[in-house]
Amino acid sequence: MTLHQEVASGPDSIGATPPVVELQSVTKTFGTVRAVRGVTLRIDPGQVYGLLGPNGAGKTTLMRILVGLVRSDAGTVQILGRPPGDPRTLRRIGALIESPAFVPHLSGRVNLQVLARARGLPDAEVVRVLRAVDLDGAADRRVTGYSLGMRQRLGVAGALLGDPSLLILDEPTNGLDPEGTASMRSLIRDLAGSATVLLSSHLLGEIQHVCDRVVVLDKGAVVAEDSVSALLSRSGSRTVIVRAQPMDLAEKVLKSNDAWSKAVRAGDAGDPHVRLELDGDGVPGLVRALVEAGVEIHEVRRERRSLEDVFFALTGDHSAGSGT
Ligand SMILES: Nc1ncnc2c1ncn2[C@@H]1O[C@H](COP(=O)(O)OP(=O)(O)OP(=O)(O)O)[C@@H](O)[C@H]1O
Repeated sequence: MTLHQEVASGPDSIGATPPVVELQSVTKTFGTVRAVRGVTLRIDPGQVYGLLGPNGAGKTTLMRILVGLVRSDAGTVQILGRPPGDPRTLRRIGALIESPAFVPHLSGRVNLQVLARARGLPDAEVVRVLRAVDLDGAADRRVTGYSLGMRQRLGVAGALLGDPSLLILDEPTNGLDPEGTASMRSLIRDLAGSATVLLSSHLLGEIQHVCDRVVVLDKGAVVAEDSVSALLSRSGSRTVIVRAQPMDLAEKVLKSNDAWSKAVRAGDAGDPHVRLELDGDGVPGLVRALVEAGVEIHEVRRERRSLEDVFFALTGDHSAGSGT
């Protein structure tokens, strides 16, 4: 049975594929701290969905709500068509929330066997998940000798036991070196073929490279929810870069029109170009004027903003850019 079929045969199936996760106006307060404020989002089958936000944004709390570890105060939560904590759905969710806990003097294999047997799963399932995270070669070494990256992979292996339909990974690359981060990224993309993945991170590069869709949280509230590509283009820069010959003539044409007079020469002798601020519908007029003046255009392109720029603009947070 495929993931789509499995989800579609759930209790709420009315034809269209139901979401794997659906939150409506979910709120959670701890004492005086409003950790989650009216969050509404939907995750469809097969998506790699990112929860992005600075420290304290409410990412872990949302994940804990989804697996039934924390109860929301208000709003509705449906996960695989049922309320969180339902034993029938818990079996179909693999979660790695905060650091994975393993018995350090036991091997990776034995640690996983303990988890598997507690759930009535055969040892063959342990072999499968060790292979999936590429730890089969180190499976019989004690966990105490594992690198942080290997421990994280073992944590993902634990979450994969039982072949879950939904995988929830809280900051899976936290603390990993660039090599560990790259291998975790490619592991997540591989897993995406067989499960829906919900991934949290405060690292923008993580989300940009791994996720299809993202919700940006700040102080518990949703500040943006979109596909990664739409989020990048929606927040596209106004800066346009023009490469043309002869450069002096191009500059003269631009300076002659008030709308373009703030154009500035940039780059070095090997790559001279002009930068100017321009709204989307201004590009054809600019190109026409340059061509009519006899300028040969080599390139006109809008400068791409990274998700990092978008994130800063949305949250005003300037502490979350490292590790991209
Ligand atoms: N059990 C709890 N008791 C009291 N406050 C809590 C509890 N859990 C979370 N909080 C508070 O709720 C807010 C959101 O925390 P949460 O851990 O969900 O954020 P986060 O986005 O996962 O942050 P980080 O990236 O630092 O892990 C924070 O202010 C946190 O201190």
